[in-house]
Amino acid sequence: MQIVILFCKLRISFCGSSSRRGSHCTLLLAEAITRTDEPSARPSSFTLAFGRRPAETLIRWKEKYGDTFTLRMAGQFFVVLNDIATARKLFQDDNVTGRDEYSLIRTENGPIPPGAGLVMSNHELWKTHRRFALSTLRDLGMGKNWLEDTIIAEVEALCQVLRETQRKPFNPKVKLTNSVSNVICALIFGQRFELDDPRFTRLTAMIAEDIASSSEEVLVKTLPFLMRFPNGRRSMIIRGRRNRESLIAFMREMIAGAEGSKDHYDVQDYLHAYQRERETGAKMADKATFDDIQLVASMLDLFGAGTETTSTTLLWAFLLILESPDVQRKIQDEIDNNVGREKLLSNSDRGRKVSSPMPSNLIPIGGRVNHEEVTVDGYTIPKNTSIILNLFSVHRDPRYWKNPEQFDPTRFLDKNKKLIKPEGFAPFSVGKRACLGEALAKMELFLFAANLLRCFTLELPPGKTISHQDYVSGVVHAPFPFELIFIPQI
Ligand code: HEM
Repeated sequence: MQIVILFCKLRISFCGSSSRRGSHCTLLLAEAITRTDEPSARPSSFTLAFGRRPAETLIRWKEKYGDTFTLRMAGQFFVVLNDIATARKLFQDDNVTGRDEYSLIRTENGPIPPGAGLVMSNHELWKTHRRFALSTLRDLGMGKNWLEDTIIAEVEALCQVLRETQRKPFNPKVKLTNSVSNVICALIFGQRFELDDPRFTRLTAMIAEDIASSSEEVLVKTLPFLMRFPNGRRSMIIRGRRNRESLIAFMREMIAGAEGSKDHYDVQDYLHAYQRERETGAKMADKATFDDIQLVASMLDLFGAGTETTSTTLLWAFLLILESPDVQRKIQDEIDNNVGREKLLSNSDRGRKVSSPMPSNLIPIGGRVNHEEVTVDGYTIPKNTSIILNLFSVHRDPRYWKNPEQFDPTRFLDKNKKLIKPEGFAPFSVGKRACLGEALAKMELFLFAANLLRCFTLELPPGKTISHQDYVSGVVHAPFPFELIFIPQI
């Protein structure tokens, strides 16, 4: 078997095949060849070409091939973007809002079709349901007290659990994830779960496993024989599919519960808003697409995207604070000087009085497909090309960041200590398909991080060290498991 990676640095024409090469095209060829007579050199995973940390590999290639290059992997071409300025221009184009079939986690013969839901849908289905989700989430929560109250109630429940750890080393991941997940559960189907509820804990853990197994699903599309004999990857995929079934069953239970109540017109959550829309078509023109499958898939997407992302970002914040105790002191001083410890910090304290640290490299790589040929910065990208935005590279780009490796929240403040948004900052990606939950996530991140640091000082257990270099790279970058001590301050 031979897998070839092909890089083309090009002007004017995209080197999709040799017959289309233009005279302006400089071709650089790098081959990752796996020889059948060298078993150890065979691809052990889809990440063969990328290594264990694809985003880091892409940075190395950027240094060699420039900001924009193409690569061919397993017969498919990808355009890789490393400069956020190019991505901002390109991703604003209506024709660059597609998702790549190749990277779909859901399999053709699974219970949910690959292109259903919010994250992986395309064309009109995506447009309608993204608009519906955005406007429903806005109606439900943004700027409304109940959402802030819901988040603060979760923070308080979490603080109680952390107090009960009695200064003993504790890994907060599970409780933090459940707490954050309760916020999106309140928005989607109006329910919360106890932080130690075993079934809920299993379900939120499944989201992480689901995300982790997604690259394996992509791998078996390329190498289907991997499913024909027992091996680690096959087990992971089988477990991932079983988890997906359980998550779907959970969503169906929530839907059935709501149907029992038959009060679509009174209840304020995404599920009931969807059922109302399905009956009335009041918001969207094509209510025919508001079917059961699309509902389950959208709820799954919101549940997954709203849980793992925000909770892992908070874990990164803990880790970085443990690495830089001076940053923790500064944040706590800011709280003391502007709000005091007695009062819970609310959304109105955000930015104005207290800034929160914002780790930026959660989702390292974003993907789009262009539905039509497009041109950007002199590059023409043929229709239906997979376009990868390397956000990891953007957030380390020396053109935008001084000492990018250093955790320094003050880089988000101007001379007058007002919050600024640096040009190279795009953790939620950019353009028409950027994160749908950005406003919610920012509100959650502030309320969780600021109130936790109001209540506790974070310390490493004696003799332990920690490093932001220790992380698992998948769809999401997640730090290795770690314990810390929560020292109550109030
Ligand atoms: C720190 C937290 C979060 C980060 C860093 C984050 C980041 C991202 C990124 C990078 C994308 C890909 C955008 C693209 O393709 O260009 C995305 C998509 C998405 N996010 Fe988030 N996200 C976060 C929280 C949330 C939350 C709380 C929700 C729940 C409402 C959410 C819902 C979504 C959805 C539905 C999409 C797909 C949008 C589409 O395809 O149109 N995210 N997010």
